[in-house]
Amino acid sequence: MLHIDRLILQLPHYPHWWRQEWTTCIDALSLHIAPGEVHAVVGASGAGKSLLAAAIMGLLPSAARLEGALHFQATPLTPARQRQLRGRQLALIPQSLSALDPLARSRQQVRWAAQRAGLGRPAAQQRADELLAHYQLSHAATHYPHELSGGMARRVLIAMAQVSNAQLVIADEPSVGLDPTQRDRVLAKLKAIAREGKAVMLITHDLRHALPVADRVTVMYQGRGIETATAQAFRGQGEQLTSPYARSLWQALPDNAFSTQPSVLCQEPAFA
Ligand SMILES: Nc1ncnc2c1ncn2[C@@H]1O[C@H](COP(=O)(O)OP(=O)(O)OP(=O)(O)O)[C@@H](O)[C@H]1O
Ligand code: NI
Repeated sequence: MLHIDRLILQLPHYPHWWRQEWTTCIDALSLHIAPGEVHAVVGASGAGKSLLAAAIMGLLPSAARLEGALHFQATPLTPARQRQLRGRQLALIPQSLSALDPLARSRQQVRWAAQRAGLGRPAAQQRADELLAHYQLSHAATHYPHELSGGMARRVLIAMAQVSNAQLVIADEPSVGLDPTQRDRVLAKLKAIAREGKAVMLITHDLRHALPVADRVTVMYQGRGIETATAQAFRGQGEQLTSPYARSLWQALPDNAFSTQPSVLCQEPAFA
């Protein structure tokens, strides 16, 4: 469905006002996402995850330099094709809440997304109302973005992406600011979308939230794809992981703290 081959992304920066330099934000990254798959992209803050999403959607800053190949459904993702597919076959749940139109009510934002995806106005309105109810936002349907909490705004963005019925959904930190029930609901929805034969890229800094729903995980570090492994490889001491970085990410999870501290196990046999 989505093939990324040795993608390199550079952005300009200015150490002094007269001197421009290029920072490599994505460095020869390759990954592919198959239909039916939830593919998690996990890495620390600044690893380049959101820029990867922007590169796929065609939403990079205009000064960006991009090399390598991006294919969606075996056809190159040119800027014109990205424009044509965005909000239709390609949907993004953006990390930034500022993606919402500050002058539109929640109901309108979701309806517009439905109309962009091809629904007529009455059907779009009905679908928007159903999704707002699903995400417990009916009471906020007439609210503007500044009247929404962070978690509510996030759920409006999720409803907007869901309404498009896209073949590839990129969810960039979709559960930040949500309570555990809402988070589980969103992650379950992403899994359900994949089960319909669509592809989901789940971007998160938190491996813990990704593993229960992901089929495969790509670990990013400073713009590079360090390792792609199945979710099942994250078990035990991480013996099945090939990179020390992916292993240490796994071992650093709170539930694994005991397994990385043998002395604790010795003192507390009840935990063994
Ligand atoms: N528009 C931009 N111009 C210049 N540099 C940028 C721009 N956007 C991001 N960067 C830089 O690129 C790097 C990767 O940023 P990115 O937002 O992709 O990280 P991330 O992995 O999504 O992090 P987070 O988990 O905090 O969202 C960072 O060092 C960031 O400072
Ligand atoms: Ni990000």
